[in-house]
Amino acid sequence: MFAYSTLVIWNFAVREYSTNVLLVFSLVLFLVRGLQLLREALTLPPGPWGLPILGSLPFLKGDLHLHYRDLTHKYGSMISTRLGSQLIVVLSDYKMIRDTFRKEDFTGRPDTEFTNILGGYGVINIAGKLWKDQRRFLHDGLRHFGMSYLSSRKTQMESRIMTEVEEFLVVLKARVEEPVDLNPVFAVSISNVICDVIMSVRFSHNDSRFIRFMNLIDEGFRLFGSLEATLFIPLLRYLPGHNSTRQKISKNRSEMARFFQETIDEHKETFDPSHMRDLLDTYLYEIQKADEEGNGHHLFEGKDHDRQMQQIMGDLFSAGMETIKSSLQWAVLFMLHHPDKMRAVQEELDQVVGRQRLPKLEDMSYLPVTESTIYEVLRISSIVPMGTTHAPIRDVKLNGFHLPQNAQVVPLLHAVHMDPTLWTDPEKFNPSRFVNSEGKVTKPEYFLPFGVGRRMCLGEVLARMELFMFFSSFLHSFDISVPADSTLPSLKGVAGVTISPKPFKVSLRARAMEWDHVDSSLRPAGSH
Ligand code: HEM
Repeated sequence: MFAYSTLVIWNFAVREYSTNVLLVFSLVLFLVRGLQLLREALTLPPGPWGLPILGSLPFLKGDLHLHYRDLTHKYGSMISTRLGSQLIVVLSDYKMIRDTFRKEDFTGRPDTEFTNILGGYGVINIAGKLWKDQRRFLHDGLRHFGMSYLSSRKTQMESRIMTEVEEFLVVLKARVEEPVDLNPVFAVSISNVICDVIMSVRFSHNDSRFIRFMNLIDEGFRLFGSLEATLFIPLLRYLPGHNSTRQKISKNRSEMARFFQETIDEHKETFDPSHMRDLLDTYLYEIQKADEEGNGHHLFEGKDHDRQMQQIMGDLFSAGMETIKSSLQWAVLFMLHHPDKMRAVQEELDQVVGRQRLPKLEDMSYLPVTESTIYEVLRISSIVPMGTTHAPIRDVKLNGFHLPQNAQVVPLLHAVHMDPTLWTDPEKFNPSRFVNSEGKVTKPEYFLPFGVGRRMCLGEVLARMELFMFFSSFLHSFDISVPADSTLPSLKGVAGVTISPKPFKVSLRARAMEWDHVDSSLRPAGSH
């Protein structure tokens, strides 16, 4: 009995003790978290408190860039918010964005599930010495193949783009009778420009290899998109469906890698160091040189050479295709909404270029209406509304706030382009805002479609060349209108990595060129 009651008392005491320990432990945890939050509130930029673990995730509705914009309206031009475990800092003031991203400290990329899958290869999602070396190497390589307005090699790039513009116009000429979805036609033409520069590959329209390639890219974006939640709540990695998504991603990536590797192998077989065909050749040259000097294993910070080339091909393709295609689609959409602006561009082209040829790069400086229309499309559509996410490479102070290493720092370019204190009536499509009183095109320092600072767009010059050549030749060759049985398509975009217009079709009417009456053998080069 005594033993029993001792046991009961003992059990009771133990249970009481355990409950107390649990209570004390929870209290300590609560206090620590409370102190953490307090410390954050004092040292981080202002922003919503959010819920434990989930942060502001449950309050997200609609497009993320609009959610961030609303927060900056409420809390100021530098805000912080938590999405799950990730600390996000959003900058919406252009001077702050510029001054921050000029600093070496902000050249990092956040360490996430996504960057883990990419394994530290490529250029876009890496940081440190490899990023710096690769960025410089690609910058020089792209200039070598004509991505520069100042170099005499500019004509090389111009003729690569022109080949695609001409093919694009031929395809469209055959489609004037029916409403056309320009998206797939742009996709092939724009892909061909970047694929030609990277690896001398061109696809024909309706090419099954291209369709498979694009499906892989689209599927890749979709699969990575479905991992998004785990970027914010890493515990979700342990849910049952997660592994199968990762397996699909890895299968998809292997097929892409095989496609790129076949091209790399073909290049290796036909490589001639005295005749550089494309960026891939410049990589092979670099590898050959490093091997001869006995430095091969140090190249790319010791990473696998073929995998690095594969990821560079993937990075440049994904950065240089969707962006230009979406911008051109926006340009077409704004012309449908503003036919008077379309006619203004066409009249300028008729006067300056004439009706006997297509526009050339050297015409651009004499075409302020055309150039400013392209800039206005880039401003108002802000197709990369949040730039790319940067991360401090160490704990840093910014504007008096403390930002820990690996915080996600977002440049909210959309907010800069829609700021009514910088632009009069920012919601209005008004190309003339880029033209000064002398009729010259001017770009204010707060016009940032390509970002700013050390990680700003690597392909800006190529992008501007392509946008000008496709847009001007397209409007020089066709009048566009809304198909008879359709309504004006919406200006509300679909936000993903970029913002693109919802699918729409246009009617095309060929504009007569003077060579239409001339024997085809006598037509000037670059005409149809
Ligand atoms: C209309 C077309 C384009 C737009 C609006 C655009 C915009 C941007 C923006 C906003 C960034 C991020 C800047 C930052 O966060 O600081 C970026 C990065 C980048 N862009 Fe573009 N881009 C375009 C076309 C291209 C093209 C054609 C290429 C191909 C060569 C390209 C290659 C890149 C690369 C490699 C980066 C990452 C740079 C780095 O991480 O250091 N882009 N682009």
